[in-house]
Amino acid sequence: MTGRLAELTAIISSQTKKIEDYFTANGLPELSFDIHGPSDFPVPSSNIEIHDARRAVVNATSELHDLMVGPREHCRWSAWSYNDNLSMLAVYHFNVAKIVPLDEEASYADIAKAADVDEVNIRRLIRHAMTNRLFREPREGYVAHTAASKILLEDQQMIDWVGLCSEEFFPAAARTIDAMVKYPASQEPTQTGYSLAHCPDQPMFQVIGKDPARAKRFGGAMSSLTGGEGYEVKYLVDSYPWEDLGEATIVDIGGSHGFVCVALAEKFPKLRFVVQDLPKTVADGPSRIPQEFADRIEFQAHDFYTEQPVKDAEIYFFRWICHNQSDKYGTKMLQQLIPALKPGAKIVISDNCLPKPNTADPWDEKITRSMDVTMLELLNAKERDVDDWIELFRLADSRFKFLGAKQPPGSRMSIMEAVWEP
Ligand SMILES: C[S@@+](CC[C@H](N)C(=O)[O-])C[C@H]1O[C@@H](n2cnc3c(N)ncnc32)[C@H](O)[C@@H]1O
Repeated sequence: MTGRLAELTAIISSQTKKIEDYFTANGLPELSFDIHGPSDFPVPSSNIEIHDARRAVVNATSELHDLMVGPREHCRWSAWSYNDNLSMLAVYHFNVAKIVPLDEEASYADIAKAADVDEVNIRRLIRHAMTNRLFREPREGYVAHTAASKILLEDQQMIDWVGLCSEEFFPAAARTIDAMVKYPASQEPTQTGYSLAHCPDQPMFQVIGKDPARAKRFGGAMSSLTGGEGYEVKYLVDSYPWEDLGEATIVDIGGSHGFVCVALAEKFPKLRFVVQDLPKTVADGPSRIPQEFADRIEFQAHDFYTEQPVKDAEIYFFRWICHNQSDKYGTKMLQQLIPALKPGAKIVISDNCLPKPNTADPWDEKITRSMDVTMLELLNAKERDVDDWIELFRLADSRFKFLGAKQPPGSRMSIMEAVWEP
């Protein structure tokens, strides 16, 4: 064998061996989709060598797969990927993971009866889901869990993520081209695929915020993503010089229930925090944080499109806020800080920083580009590369000096920083 196939198989063989040796030496369980197998890759992310090997195998097997399928068939079957969303939506909607007992089997007839749905069609959809390793059919007519479907039974935040993506985002994606044609180059969150699919002329956050069940599901889904690989808060805690701030105030704008501030408060006892969010969100905040931090973490209702009420803080912090904003609204949001800023105040942003084409790890690139088009579908917002971040601050005010973007090793998010230099 020569050329690229030889290179890929050599990578797969050597890196898989490295992983297997590590597993053997450390008594780790074999990787498997069996319900008793590990739900996550069982090596801490701090083990860079093994995680690099894992990435190499994921990327090489994916490329080898596509090469073997070939360009024409790749196009044909990629165009059918929406069926993956449909069968996942069926599993979510009809609660199939809860109907199938964890250690037993359920017949299609039992599932149909419990879900109050036609047996033939639910069987077709579950058998499709099985092609994505959700459930298996140990004998004809009976369904059992896999390690993946078990997660949809046990992990409520992942259930929320699947529900949000399947019921809210999937229809939004299907209407995005209609929105682009109807509202060319729109920066309005009311002119999106999401709005066309769910709520003409209303923005997503307003629609979800009005419905407590949808708001709860959105919160759970965001917690799931935040705890997901590469998004852990520890990268932010460990990769910014918080210690050097001494006694400082951090304003966490759109800070939800304050979990980032809790993580910072645990490690940096001199820091104080104000968590700002919409009234309904901050109302729950104080009851959600450990009481030992109640005197250092304050909650405040504040709409970030209005003037910032906390003056002279050292840091104004945004996590996963700017990517929800088009440039029009992102600049408006930054300009609302200006009356509160003292010289030298920092704006710290924890968000994605899009890689330049062909520079990122392919696995990460797929996720980050998917996040970018999701922002288009939902809000006419966007992920930004480093030049876009510079431009956002420039559009907001020339007195913001952009200091740079850095992506901590292992993190899928970056830290962007600017300083106010009037
Ligand atoms: C994607 S979440 C990010 C939450 C948190 N910063 C994190 O890292 O997970 C966006 C947050 O912005 C809040 N939000 C949306 N519009 C807002 C507004 N106009 N003013 C203040 N907060 C807002 C939402 O309630 C939500 O908590």
